[in-house]
Amino acid sequence: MVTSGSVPSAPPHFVLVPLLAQGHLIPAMDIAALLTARGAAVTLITTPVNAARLRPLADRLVASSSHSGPFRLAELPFPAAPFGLPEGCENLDLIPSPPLYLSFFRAAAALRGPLTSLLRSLQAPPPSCLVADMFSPWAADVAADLGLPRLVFHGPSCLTVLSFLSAQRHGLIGPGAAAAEPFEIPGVPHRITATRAEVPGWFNVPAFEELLRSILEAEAAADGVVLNTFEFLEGDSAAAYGAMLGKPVHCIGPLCLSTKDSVGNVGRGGDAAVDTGRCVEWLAAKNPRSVIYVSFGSLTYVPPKQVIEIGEGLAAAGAPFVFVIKKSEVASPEVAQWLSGEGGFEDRNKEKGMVIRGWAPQAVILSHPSVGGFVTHCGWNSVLDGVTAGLPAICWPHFADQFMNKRLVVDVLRTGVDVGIKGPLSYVDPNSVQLVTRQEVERAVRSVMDGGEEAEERRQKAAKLAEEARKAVEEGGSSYRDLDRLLQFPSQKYCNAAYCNGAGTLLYLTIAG
Ligand SMILES: O=c1ccn([C@@H]2O[C@H](COP(=O)(O)OP(=O)(O)O[C@H]3O[C@H](CO)[C@@H](O)[C@H](O)[C@H]3O)[C@@H](O)[C@H]2O)c(=O)[nH]1
Repeated sequence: MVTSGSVPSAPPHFVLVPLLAQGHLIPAMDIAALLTARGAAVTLITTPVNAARLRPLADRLVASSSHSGPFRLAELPFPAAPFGLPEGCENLDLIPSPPLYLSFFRAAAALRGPLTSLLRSLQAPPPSCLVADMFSPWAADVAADLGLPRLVFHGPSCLTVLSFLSAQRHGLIGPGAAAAEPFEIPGVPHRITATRAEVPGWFNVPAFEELLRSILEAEAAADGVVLNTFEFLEGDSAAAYGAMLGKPVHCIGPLCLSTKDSVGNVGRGGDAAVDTGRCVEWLAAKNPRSVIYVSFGSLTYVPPKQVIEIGEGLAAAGAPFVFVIKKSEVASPEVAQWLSGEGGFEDRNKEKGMVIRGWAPQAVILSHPSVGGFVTHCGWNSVLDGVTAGLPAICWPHFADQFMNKRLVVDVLRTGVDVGIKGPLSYVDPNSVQLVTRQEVERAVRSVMDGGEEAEERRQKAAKLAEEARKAVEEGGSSYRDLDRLLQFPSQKYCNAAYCNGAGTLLYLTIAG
């Protein structure tokens, strides 16, 4: 049948399918904020436990602007029990033991049917584009079933996903590749030598090979890619990546700038362990750029001995500090005893140290003018939190993409120092991790926080990056323009699938059957 008409002029409706993990849900909320602020409709797919965490951010987003497009959190029940997961285990940070990671991904993939039904029922407006996390490759089938265009969202840096793709295509990673031999990564715009595990071999265990294969297949079949980065930071990698993939790449970051100003006391999707106002008050009493902030994201586990070495190293370095220790880490009797009571770590450092047990208002702390450095695990969102705050970093990668991110920060951007972790730390046996001594921690903190030519150079470079990050998201900036392209993507895809006069008017649309 042949018919004619105009390309639908209604604003596009994006459906976001994030991986159920803080490092992916938070940027998905940021994408939602950006798209709705520009008039698009957004549905973010999540589950009850995650929806409860995101609700304050979602409420604020809905309330934020009268001219914004409609937003909603859609909750699908998460099938934890059928996959051997404890009830309520709906986020990667709730997984009680490493062998259950694979079960978690399988349970998430079982959302395919319910998501397809949900999307079929969504009207006014109906979905026009799926943006599915790289770790939700099962969503490719949903888009195919419904005939929707699909973009892949990558949580990590562009350098990471480019390196992974290139190394994989050259047979340097994957089954049969030498595990420990370092090699130069072909096809990346920087000379980077890495081991297979650092490239990264995401979960680094054979059981995940199937998942990694489906991630690559879903990427190969996608209509394009969305990245949380910006041209000044990674334009060279993004160009190489787009060319290698042969698909449009949209660099719309840093996403954390989309909501930073509005989060205030709401925080960014965690169960806040501390009052943001109290943090800000504490920071305000410190000198400009004097405080070092230490946090390792949402998924790392730092063993008790290492927590203690970090704390004592910070105390010895002399700078005021904010040290975030996860609830699971504080649960260790060794850590609890060292921290608390008369003569305990907190008591000894009550003037110059703040310990946060649990989820911190990280974006608010890092952007405070009293903060001058960031000890980070190099999770990509944390790297960008640091970049947008103009902070030099002490890089302490643990696993996954964090080693490539460290290379970007230390070797390419030159805004950070390397604490010296030799290779990915094991998921399976966290106690086998390489211990960094208190003296090494102290040296690293002093090298970033104390004066000196190199420290000053790093600070200046970091300040320049922050300025460029701001410019990228302002009207006319590179990320703003890429967001424009993203907003037009569903209708252009629609045009490309038919005969179009190039001015947005659809001349003929052939409908099968
Ligand atoms: O107390 C905290 C801890 C974290 N955050 C926020 O939580 C996010 C954490 O994300 P990220 O820094 O990327 O770390 P992970 O949670 O470890 O993220 C996972 O996902 C990232 C994106 O794919 C990867 O880069 C990481 O390696 C992977 O561990 C950031 O937005 C932080 O601002 C807080 O607000 N408060």
